[in-house]
Amino acid sequence: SSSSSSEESNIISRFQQYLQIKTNHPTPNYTQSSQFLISLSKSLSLESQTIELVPGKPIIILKWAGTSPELPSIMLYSHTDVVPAEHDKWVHHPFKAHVDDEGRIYARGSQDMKCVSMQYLEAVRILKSWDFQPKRTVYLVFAPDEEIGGHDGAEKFSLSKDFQDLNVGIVLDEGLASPDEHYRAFYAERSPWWLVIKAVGAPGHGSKLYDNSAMENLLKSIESIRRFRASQFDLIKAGLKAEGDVVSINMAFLKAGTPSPTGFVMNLQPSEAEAGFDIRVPPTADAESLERRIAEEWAPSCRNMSFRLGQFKQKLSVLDASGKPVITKTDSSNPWWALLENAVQESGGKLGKPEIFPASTDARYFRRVGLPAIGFSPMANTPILLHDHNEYLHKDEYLKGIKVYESIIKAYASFDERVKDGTSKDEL
Ligand code: MET
Ligand SMILES: [Zn+2]
Ligand SMILES: [Zn+2]
Repeated sequence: SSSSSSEESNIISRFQQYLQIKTNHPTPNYTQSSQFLISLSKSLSLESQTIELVPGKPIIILKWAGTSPELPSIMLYSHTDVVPAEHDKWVHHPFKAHVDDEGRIYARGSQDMKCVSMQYLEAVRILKSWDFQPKRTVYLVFAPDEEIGGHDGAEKFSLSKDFQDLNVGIVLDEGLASPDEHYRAFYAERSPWWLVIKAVGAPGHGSKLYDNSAMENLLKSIESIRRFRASQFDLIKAGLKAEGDVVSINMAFLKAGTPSPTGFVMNLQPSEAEAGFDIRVPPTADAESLERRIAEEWAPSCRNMSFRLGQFKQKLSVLDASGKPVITKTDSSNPWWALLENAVQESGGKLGKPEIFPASTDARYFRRVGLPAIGFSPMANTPILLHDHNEYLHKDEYLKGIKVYESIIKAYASFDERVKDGTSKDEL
């Protein structure tokens, strides 16, 4: 009908407006995103609260009060920041949110993860229009800085009194697009280790062959790292392991050479050389043996090398107090998993097998404090384009995702383990 198609265009236009806010690093405009989110919350009559655990880094908490507020609440979580985009390499400007003739919405954040933030809000809008009453309180939380490690966002929040006060029982956070028809859901994730290795060595004439130059020392490590990378990649190529089950390592930068006005001095072998790597470590991996490998093979002091694990804390952030990796159960001990599966199915969607998220999300901070957290972004039949050029989401997939969240929020907010077959335990 024409009224539903005009509602559809309102929904898409709200998504576009959010995508057009430049919350990209290194200077995310959190003032504007906060204003936008709060204005939407007013239109939905949700209570809103803004907290700044770090000045200039707002966390927005929207509350839809439940009729049984004593029950642990549902937290629909998302991050507000996005990674930068190289404007000139995109077919459509990354902050215009252009919808092409096919219905694809192009924008940085269209998959990661402004879609999810807006889908939560749209689902709440629809449930409210049906007069649905949540039993559990539903919180929508929008936090900054995920893309730079989450330290001033989710990490501080997860440890705050403000968070404790929400009495959260289950966290939903981001997942990944799926190229096939099955949505994907994640119960754990790899841990990011950001490694910088540095070599030093005697400088010398560019024509001279000698041992122990900084470049030679660094290259030996790079060769060893590449062999390790290939061994891990081979496991995936052979179909023996999933992406989330191997250690990935990719070079992020190379820094060496003696600058000159025209580039670099060519006939001087530099005395220092550095390389940086993004490593992702699955919860099942032997972290100690990887650390040994770094110290002994990739940055051995006998080869004049040293290393820094820049985000060393990250390594610990996925371990619980007893040193075990934190994962969310997918068996019957965690009712939220089955509820999600059923809810997705009821909305007409299909869900694949539980997976380990290959990159990292803020969910790890909530798992660390003992909460179940599920990574889920309802995008089926969609190429995985997060952090890539020409990130897009088709408007029909976006709209379908709203239906999926309607179903999930309804199921989650109604869930009460005290009630079986309509009879509460108190009455038994
Ligand atoms: C390393 S913190 C997480 C940032 C981003 N989500 C990533 O996986 O790279
Ligand atoms: Zn991201
Ligand atoms: Zn993300």
